[in-house]
Amino acid sequence: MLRGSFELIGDKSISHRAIMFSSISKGNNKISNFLMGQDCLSTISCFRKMGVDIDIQGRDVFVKGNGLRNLKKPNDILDVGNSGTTIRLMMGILAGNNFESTIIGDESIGKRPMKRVTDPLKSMGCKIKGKDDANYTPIVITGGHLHSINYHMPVASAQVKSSLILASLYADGQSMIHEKVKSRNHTEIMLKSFGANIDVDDLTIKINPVEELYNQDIYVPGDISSAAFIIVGALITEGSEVLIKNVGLNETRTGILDVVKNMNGNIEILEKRFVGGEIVGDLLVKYSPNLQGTIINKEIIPRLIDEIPVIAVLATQAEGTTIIKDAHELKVKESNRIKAVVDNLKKMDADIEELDDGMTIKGKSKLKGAQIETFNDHRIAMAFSIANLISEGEVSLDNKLCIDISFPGYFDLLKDLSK
Ligand SMILES: O=C(O)C1=C[C@@H](OP(=O)(O)O)[C@@H](O)[C@H](O)C1
Ligand SMILES: C=C(OP(=O)(O)O)C(=O)O
Repeated sequence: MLRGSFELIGDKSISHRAIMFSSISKGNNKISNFLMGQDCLSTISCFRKMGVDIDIQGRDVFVKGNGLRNLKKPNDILDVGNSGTTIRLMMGILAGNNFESTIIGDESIGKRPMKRVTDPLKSMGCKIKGKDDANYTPIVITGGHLHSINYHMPVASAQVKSSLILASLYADGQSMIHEKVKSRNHTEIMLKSFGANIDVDDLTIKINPVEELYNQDIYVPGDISSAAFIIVGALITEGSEVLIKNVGLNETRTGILDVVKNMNGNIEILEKRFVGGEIVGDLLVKYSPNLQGTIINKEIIPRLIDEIPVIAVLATQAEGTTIIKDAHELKVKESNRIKAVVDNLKKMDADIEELDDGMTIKGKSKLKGAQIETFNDHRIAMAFSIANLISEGEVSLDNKLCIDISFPGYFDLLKDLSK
């Protein structure tokens, strides 16, 4: 069982954005509760290579911004490691800065589609070259004068949206970006606090170019996507009661809370408050013996996309059928997360079937131990470490280190909470 309380580590999406927007602001910025995960450290390394002075002190980061148009041409390749957020958002900024740079990443990044960003950036006037018509790394990008864009997004993706919002800061007129389904809106919230001219009307975002962004102090709330593993662990293990403090509760991220409620899970939000434009609260989660299956599809998908692997583990412990649909995007994350979840849960004797855009899971199942192939994907590794809490026999992971991508200290925390 899991028992106790803890202060949640900083949000990955917000930490990336804090480094990037501070780097292109004018003046001194302080970022508190920054996530020292490998992905966010990749963002720091890329912006340092572009001449930004970034100083890490404990969990705080001090960034001396270069100004919007004053990043330096890097004298080395920009390596984003495993981070999709870094490469896609950074391309939006590079599109507006007048130099050529080359971007690479690890093996997983090399398989993830970039055309969703490079095509619209090219249409704004940015020069981009790369494998398969700039769909894959390595990518060579030359920024400069950009035209405004009026863009209807074909995929629900905060990374695409954010990249285009960033490029629009440099454009020669007002840009409009239209989403089909609302995705996480940290870019809109944070850029406004940096003084950007952004107007959001439901699914349409209007951006006017600016001369400069102001410097800021940013507090990074806790990452609900990381909390998800502990939430599920507490819901499915008898006797659990965990208080997770300082959880970011931005509505574009809280799909998992809606799902847990629909499944009859025992979770309560305490002490809701606003911090720097983002909603934060504490979550009290208790063992829930009467979980029920549910349907997860359509608009809720972007609000819980990264939580689906661990939600699948939760669904094995619920009575009845859980259907997850409209989640094609899972196939182009760090691994094909539909296949990774289904194949590994099958090995554990779960009753689960793969769909083209998701999966169906019938519960309640007794899970047995198995050798898990993580595909070096942090979310898969953590999801199956939670399955291990209830399995008969040991779950062994072929890679635990990948968890440092988003959740440094994960196993220490799990050990502290395990009673
Ligand atoms: O904007 C972001 O910070 C993120 C957006 C999502 O990706 P997509 O935009 O590809 O859906 C999410 O999966 C990723 O972990 C972080
Ligand atoms: C998909 C993820 O991140 P990214 O796209 O930044 O690699 C994730 O953290 O689950």
